[in-house]
Amino acid sequence: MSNLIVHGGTPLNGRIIPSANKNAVLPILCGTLLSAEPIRLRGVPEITDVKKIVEVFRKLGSEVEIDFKTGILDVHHKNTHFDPAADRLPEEMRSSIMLVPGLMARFRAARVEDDVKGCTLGAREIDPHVEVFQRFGADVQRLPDGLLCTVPGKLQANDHWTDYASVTTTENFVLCAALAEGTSTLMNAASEPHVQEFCQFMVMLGAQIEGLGTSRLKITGIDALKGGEFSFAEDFHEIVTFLALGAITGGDVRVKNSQPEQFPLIDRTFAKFGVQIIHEDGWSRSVTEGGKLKVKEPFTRNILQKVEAAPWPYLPVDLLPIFVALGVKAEGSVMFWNKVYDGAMGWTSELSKFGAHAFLSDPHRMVTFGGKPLAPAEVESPYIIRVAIALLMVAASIPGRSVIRNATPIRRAHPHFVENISRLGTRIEWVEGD
Ligand SMILES: CC(=O)N[C@H]1[C@@H](OP(=O)(O)OP(=O)(O)OC[C@H]2O[C@@H](n3ccc(=O)[nH]c3=O)[C@H](O)[C@@H]2O)O[C@H](CO)[C@@H](O)[C@@H]1O
Ligand SMILES: C=C(OP(=O)(O)O)C(=O)O
Repeated sequence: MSNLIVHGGTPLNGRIIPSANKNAVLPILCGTLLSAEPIRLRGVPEITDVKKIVEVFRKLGSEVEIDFKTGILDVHHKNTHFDPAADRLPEEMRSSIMLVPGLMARFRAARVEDDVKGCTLGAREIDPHVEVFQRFGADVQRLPDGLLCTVPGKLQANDHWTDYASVTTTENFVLCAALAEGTSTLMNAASEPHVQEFCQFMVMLGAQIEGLGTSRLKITGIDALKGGEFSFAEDFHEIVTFLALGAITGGDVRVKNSQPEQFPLIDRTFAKFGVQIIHEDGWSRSVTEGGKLKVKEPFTRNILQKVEAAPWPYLPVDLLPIFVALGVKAEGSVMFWNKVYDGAMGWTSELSKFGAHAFLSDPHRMVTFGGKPLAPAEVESPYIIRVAIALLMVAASIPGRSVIRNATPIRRAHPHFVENISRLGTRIEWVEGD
């Protein structure tokens, strides 16, 4: 277990070039398996989830060269092999399940391990994925420790309408449809920026996708995908995180941001805490109105200020903990509503160790009563990337030494995170603990 020691209370100042979005990089890496041609990816971040997928590709005989200094990854799935009786896919990461379409298309068989849940955010079902595989013609059987998917021949196109807009289910549908026989349509498709980036990559490989960025995707299967080059965009999670770190510590952090058009709702959410986001010349920065975080009072009498997270174009649910951290610090009360997960809010007890007042109303809702005096503390993060970051944010805002135990999940998504925060002025270090 890796812990973070944070000496807080120093305003963060400086510039950050964000890395690529883990949730775009991973489906794209999985997508490379559908092509037998050389592919070059630029801007690949040094994160543990990427290393796990690269390791599995090498075990399966694919050629992979990766240089994390330049961010260039070359992959060629030419002499790739797969044996469902012996080969295993990576566990403890959700994206593992997106290797299934490539394996089914190439080897007519794939396995899914039982633990592909990723962050412990509550129920993370695999049924929508299984349903997609079945609709494309797969036979799915339960094994003692996972699932076995087999297909008799080419995947068969189909029309499907999912229960809800699921990010990885949408990506799995596109992966299956790209080489399927015929034209497939998905209704209630997810459209997050990372889903769009993944679709753009698939189009670069030659996939025929209509409706990119909408809730209706139409994909016409082709015989084979090409190779090519793809450069990753900046991660909006990381942009928001550094803007919020600037705001919570009373500093001035400027973050490179080539896609401010994705930000209007994110900007409005910052404004609820008295933080104005300025996008200028490809950079974004946060300015705190009156120099102090303060919750904006609604015009409607006797209601709480509120932040709701749901599938895009709502505020992305992975950003909610970052705003909870601002809620703890800002004077006033805010209700946070996680409309996606039923187990992502149970860390109020850790916040209270800092002296924060946060109340868990039910599995989906939390209220922060912010602006209370805070003191450094030793807290424990659940296995949730963005909660470890939120706890770190609170710690960075409080003068003194705090410890975030079990902060390891941060390494799943954010390369050189601690080095970046150090460069901005906060003393912070990793310590291996038990
Ligand atoms: C690798 C990757 O890309 N992971 C992201 C992806 O996970 P992932 O694709 O697993 O998330 P889903 O969109 O499938 O949602 C996860 C769970 O939330 C519940 N659910 C979701 C939406 C809904 O309208 N109703 C509902 O009940 C379901 O139990 C579902 O299993 O999208 C999530 C939601 O943006 C993010 O938190 C994850 O970081
Ligand atoms: C929840 C996340 O990832 P995963 O779905 O891989 O657990 C995340 O990126 O915040």
